[in-house]
Amino acid sequence: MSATDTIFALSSGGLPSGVAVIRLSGARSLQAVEELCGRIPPVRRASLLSIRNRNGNKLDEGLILVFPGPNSFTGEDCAELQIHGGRATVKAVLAALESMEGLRPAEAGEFSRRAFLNGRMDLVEVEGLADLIAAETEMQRRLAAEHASGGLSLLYESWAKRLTHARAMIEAELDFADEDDVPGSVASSIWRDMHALEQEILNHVADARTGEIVRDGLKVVIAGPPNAGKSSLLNHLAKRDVAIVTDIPGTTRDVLHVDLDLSGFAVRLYDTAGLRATEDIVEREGIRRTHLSMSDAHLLLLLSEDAQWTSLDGIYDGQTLRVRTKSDQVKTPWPEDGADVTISVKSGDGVSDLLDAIGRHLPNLEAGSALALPTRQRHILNLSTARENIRRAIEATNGLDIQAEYLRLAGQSLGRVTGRVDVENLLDVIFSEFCIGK
Ligand SMILES: Nc1nc2c(ncn2[C@@H]2O[C@H](COP(=O)(O)OP(=O)(O)OP(=O)(O)O)[C@@H](O)[C@H]2O)c(=O)[nH]1
Ligand SMILES: [K+]
Ligand SMILES: [Mg+2]
Repeated sequence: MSATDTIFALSSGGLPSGVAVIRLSGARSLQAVEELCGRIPPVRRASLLSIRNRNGNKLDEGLILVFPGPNSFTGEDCAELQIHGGRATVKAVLAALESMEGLRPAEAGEFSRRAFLNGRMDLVEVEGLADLIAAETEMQRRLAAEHASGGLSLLYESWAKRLTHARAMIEAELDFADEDDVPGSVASSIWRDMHALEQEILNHVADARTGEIVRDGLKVVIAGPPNAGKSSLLNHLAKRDVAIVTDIPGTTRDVLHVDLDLSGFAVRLYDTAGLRATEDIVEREGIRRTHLSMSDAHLLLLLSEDAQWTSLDGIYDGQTLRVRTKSDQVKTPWPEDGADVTISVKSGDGVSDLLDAIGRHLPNLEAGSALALPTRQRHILNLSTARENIRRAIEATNGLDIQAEYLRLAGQSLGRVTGRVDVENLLDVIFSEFCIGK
C-alpha cells in the first residue's frame, strides 16, 4: 500500500441507485479511463462512453469526466465514472479497475487526505467537509459549509499574520537596538495589537459551546420519577415507538435517545430511568446511567404528573424546565404547581409550548450570519495554548527575545489548528472520520 498508488472508490451513496459515481485519483487515473473507455475524453467535460473490461465485454455506458492535476479535488489526476447504480454493474466496473496494475481501492478518507497533503485543503476545511457530509440540520449545514469553504481558516490565517508581523517588528527592534534613530516605542503598537488579539481569541473560544451545540446537537435529558410519562414524551416527539411504555413504574432502564430537528438545530433527546430509591440492581444501574447522562446535559426536562418535583440537589445544577404531565387527567387546574409547561401526550396539549420553551435554549444566531465557530476540542486546545503564549509574551519582563519566542509558540499553536505545523500524528484520527470514497 502506498501513497502513490492510484486509488478508486464508489463515492456516491448506497446501492442500488439511479446513478453511481466511481472516483479515481492518482497518476494512472487517465490511463485507467483509456483502458476502460478506449480513449481519454476532453478534460472537465462529461462524455457519454461505453465501459469495457479487458476482454472487450461491455460493462455499462456512462458519463466520464477527467480532471488533470493539480486543479482537481485531490491535486492529482482524477476521474469520475458516472454509471448505472445497480449492484452488479458497480461491482463489475470496480472489479475491472482492481484488475489494473497500480490501482487499488481507497481507504476511508483517502481522497481528502491527499487533498490535504497536496495543499488543496487545510485541516479545518477537511473537518468541515466531514461535517458537511454528515450534516442533517440546516444549522449543521451552515456551520460545516463555513468551515469547509475556508471561512474559519481565513480568520486563523489573519491571526497568524498578526503574530508574524509582531515578531518581525520585535526582531527589527532587537537588530537596531544600538542605533539611536530607532524609536524605542516601535513595539508599543504591536503590544496593543497583541492585547486585542488575545481578547479576540478569548471571545472566539467562548463561542465553542455554541459551536458544539450546533454541530453535535443540544443535549436535552428527560428525567423524573417513574411513570411520570418520560418515555411517552420521547415517543411523542420522535413520532415513533422508540421506548417501551407501560404503566409499571421502573419500565425504562437503559438511556435511549432520538435526534430531533428544532428550527434547523439538532436536538438530541434522552429518555432515562425514573429516579427513585430502589433495591432492584438493574433499576439502580439504570438510575446511575440517568445521573451520568444528566452530567453533560444542556437542558433537563424534569417531569412530574403531580407537581412533586424531584430534588436535583447534588445531582444536577444546569438549566431545567419543569414539565407537568398528563394534563388530560387533571380535573381541576392547579395554578401554583411550579411548572414551566403543562402537557399531555394523550391530547397533545402543551406540547408545542414545550418545544417553544426548549427552543429558547438554542443558540441565538442571527439569520444569514457566518458561523465561524470552533467546534472541536482540538481547535479549542490549540487556540487556548496560542492565547496563553500571547499572554506570556505580553507579560514577560526578561527581554524582547523571550517575548518574541512566546509569540512564535503562539503562531505554532495556530498552525496546528489548520495543519500548517506538525500534525502528522493527528492525520489518522482526523481522516478516519470519513467514510470510503470521500
Ligand atoms: N392519560 C395519560 N397517560 C399518560 C400520559 N403520558 C403517559 N401516560 C401513561 O403513564 C404511564 C407511564 O408512562 P411512561 O411513559 O412509561 O412513563 P415513564 O416516566 O417513562 O416511566 P418509567 O420508565 O417507568 O420511569 C403509561 O401507562 C402511559 O400510557 C398522558 O399524557 N396522559
Ligand atoms: K412506566
Ligand atoms: Mg420510561
